[in-house]
Amino acid sequence: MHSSSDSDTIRDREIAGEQRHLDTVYHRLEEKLAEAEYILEDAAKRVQVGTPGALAERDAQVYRAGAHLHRLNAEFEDFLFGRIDLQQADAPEEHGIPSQTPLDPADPAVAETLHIGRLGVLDAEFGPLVIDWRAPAAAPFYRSTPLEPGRVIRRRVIRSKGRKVLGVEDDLLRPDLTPTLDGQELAVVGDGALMASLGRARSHSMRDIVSSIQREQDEVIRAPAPGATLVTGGPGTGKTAVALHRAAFLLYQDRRRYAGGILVVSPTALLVSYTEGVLPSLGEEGQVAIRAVGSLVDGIEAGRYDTPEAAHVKGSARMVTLLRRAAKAALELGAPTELKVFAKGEALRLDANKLRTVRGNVIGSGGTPLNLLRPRARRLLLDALWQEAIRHQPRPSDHYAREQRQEEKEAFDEYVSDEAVFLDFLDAWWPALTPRRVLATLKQSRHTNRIARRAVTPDEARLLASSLSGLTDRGEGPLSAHDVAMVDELQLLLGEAARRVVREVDAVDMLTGLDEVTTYADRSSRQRDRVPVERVEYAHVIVDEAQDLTPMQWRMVGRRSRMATWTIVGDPAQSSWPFPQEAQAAMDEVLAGKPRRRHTLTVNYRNPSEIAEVAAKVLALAAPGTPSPTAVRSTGLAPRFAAAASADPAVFAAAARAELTRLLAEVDGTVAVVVPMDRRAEAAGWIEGLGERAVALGSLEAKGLEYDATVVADPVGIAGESEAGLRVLYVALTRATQRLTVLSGPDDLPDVDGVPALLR
Ligand SMILES: Nc1ncnc2c1ncn2[C@@H]1O[C@H](COP(=O)(O)OP(=O)(O)OP(=O)(O)O)[C@@H](O)[C@H]1O
Repeated sequence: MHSSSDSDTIRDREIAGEQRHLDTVYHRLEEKLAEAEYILEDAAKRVQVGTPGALAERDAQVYRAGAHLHRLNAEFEDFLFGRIDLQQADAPEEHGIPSQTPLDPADPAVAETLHIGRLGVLDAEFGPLVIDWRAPAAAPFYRSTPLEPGRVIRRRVIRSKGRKVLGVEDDLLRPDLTPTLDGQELAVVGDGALMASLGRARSHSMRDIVSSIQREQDEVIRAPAPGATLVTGGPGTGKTAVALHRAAFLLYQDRRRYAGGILVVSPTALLVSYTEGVLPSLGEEGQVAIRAVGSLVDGIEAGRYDTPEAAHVKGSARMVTLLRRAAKAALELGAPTELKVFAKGEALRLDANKLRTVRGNVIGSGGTPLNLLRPRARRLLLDALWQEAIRHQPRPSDHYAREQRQEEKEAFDEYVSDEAVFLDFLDAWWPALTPRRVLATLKQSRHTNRIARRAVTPDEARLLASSLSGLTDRGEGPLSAHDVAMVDELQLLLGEAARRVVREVDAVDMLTGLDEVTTYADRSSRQRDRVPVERVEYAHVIVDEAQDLTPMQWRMVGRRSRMATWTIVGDPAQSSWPFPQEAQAAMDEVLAGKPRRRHTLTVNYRNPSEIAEVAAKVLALAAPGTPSPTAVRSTGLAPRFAAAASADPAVFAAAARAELTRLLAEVDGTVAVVVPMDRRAEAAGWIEGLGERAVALGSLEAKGLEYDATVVADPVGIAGESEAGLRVLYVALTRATQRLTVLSGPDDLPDVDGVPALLR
């Protein structure tokens, strides 16, 4: 037993030891900096000297030294954060994860010490001073437990700020031993680093968890890349954090493959801005695209929310059929019903019936994008006109007559296709369609209903029309994340619109190999006209909050990921999408037989147990039978139940403001009020003048975010918002890291114990 002053001395001694190590690391980095600067100067002096290989190597060194410095200058609080003391290895390690090795109790000395940090640093002899947290050798820092210690005897978390070590926290993984290091008994010091970090005030940006990743999380982060890694876990279990660290891990493991090729799909722009600082703090600036599902199509940013009813229609896979019909129908809307051209000395005419037949032949049964069919439309129209022109002429009887007829036809085509009447007709009859323009056709409810046959009901057609009523005929106006998925689907159905050119090439002939001999000029103009729709393909796709992706959104993500491997994290109990089977089918289609690896995260690092307990009551109603994740800490502070008994909005506003003010005084960090989506404008008023720490959120906007304290206002309103309302309420109740107030309205007054019916 050590006395408290003994343990202070031990702590100081251990901190001093780590400080020496950190000093050595910085010293080495300064050497590397000097080296890099020298190399740069030298390079500038002797630009042409050296073999190409040596020059490339020198450039790489300069780059690496520059990158180190850039990161160090960014002043990471805990550049060096971990250490493991290992026993002698007597069994081979697999992927750096030691197998449990028997230890000779007679000789329990530490054989090796490894320091772990945000990036790797080698000494002058290429010995590791710090190991990158993603390296296989660092895995035991995260994986070892007293039950499965492997080679690890002691694990240490080091807390530092800039160049100063502030504290250390140890776990002894072999408490059965009295191991030694350099002849002295191995010290064990504890200061509750994990708990301290969990209880720390929150800001509006997420922090990385690199120094305290837990074993079950590490297994996800380092899971093999191929196939699909599927992760479920309740609120606060670190799914988002783990997903982002996995991106950093994949980059470390195979930079060539993944740099610039990882996409993280997030449910909202708010969650994107909350999480986008994590990867830079892990040293991966600009390597990963984090995009909200409403911003996946270049040039469009979803700027509005749908009602739940409209969202359910727009997100459904049934939209694929409807949009296919809408695209075809858009060609016909307002199209001329007669073509009249003067050629071969007479007026040639195609009436509505004939035009309908030509249109049918142009479209055929293939899935060629409609805009790419325009050259074919032109050709089949010319053919139909030619048939009119020769309708009274006998069939050519011999080879010579056939050749002559063919020549006449070519002259005819050339003549007619230069005629303004014909070109204007073509523009009107086969217009270049844009996805937005087609989407806008659906705002006419009669039209939508006409093409809806069995794809959507008349009620749904009406809902769809009214939700798109704000768009202009060209489809301008704010879109929702669900509209964006429809736009993307339409982009595929339409293809890029060709510019008006006199000579166009038939896409179907190209496909069938029937293309006529063309000149070079033809070919290059064809290539210009058929530049494929630009769509980035990713090497790895990470879907966060996957439970909320609609079938249409799965298809949109899938179109960017045909060659990708996947990490998919989510929690069905938090889903705001009411038809899980349909979404599952869409996901299965996208993953198309890829092997799947499943993980479950079980520990809630966000909510104290007092808040988790209240949330668990809603979970039991929202997703009966789903286990609650285990809260890792408690604060001793029960959630507060408050009520505004009057229906007067001013009374409710005053109550909400009072709660917000109280919470802002009680916590150091952020405070959010979460309301039903249709009360967002009201709630924005409640936080006026309360400063930057306070935010107001609609229930769907709260996804994935966290705050020191939250007021969940009008819980019954949130629960009643949609079929998925209880699950959305569960999300709202699980946002707070410290304190929660539930503020009920007159519809759900608390009972004598102060608890509203829903949470009893
Ligand atoms: N190993 C860990 N060490 C420290 N903090 C952690 C750890 N794991 C998770 N956290 C913290 O717990 C909180 C919740 O993490 P995160 O947001 O990733 O959870 P989630 O599972 O995505 O939650 P939700 O489903 O509610 O969106 C964050 O503040 C995160 O930093």
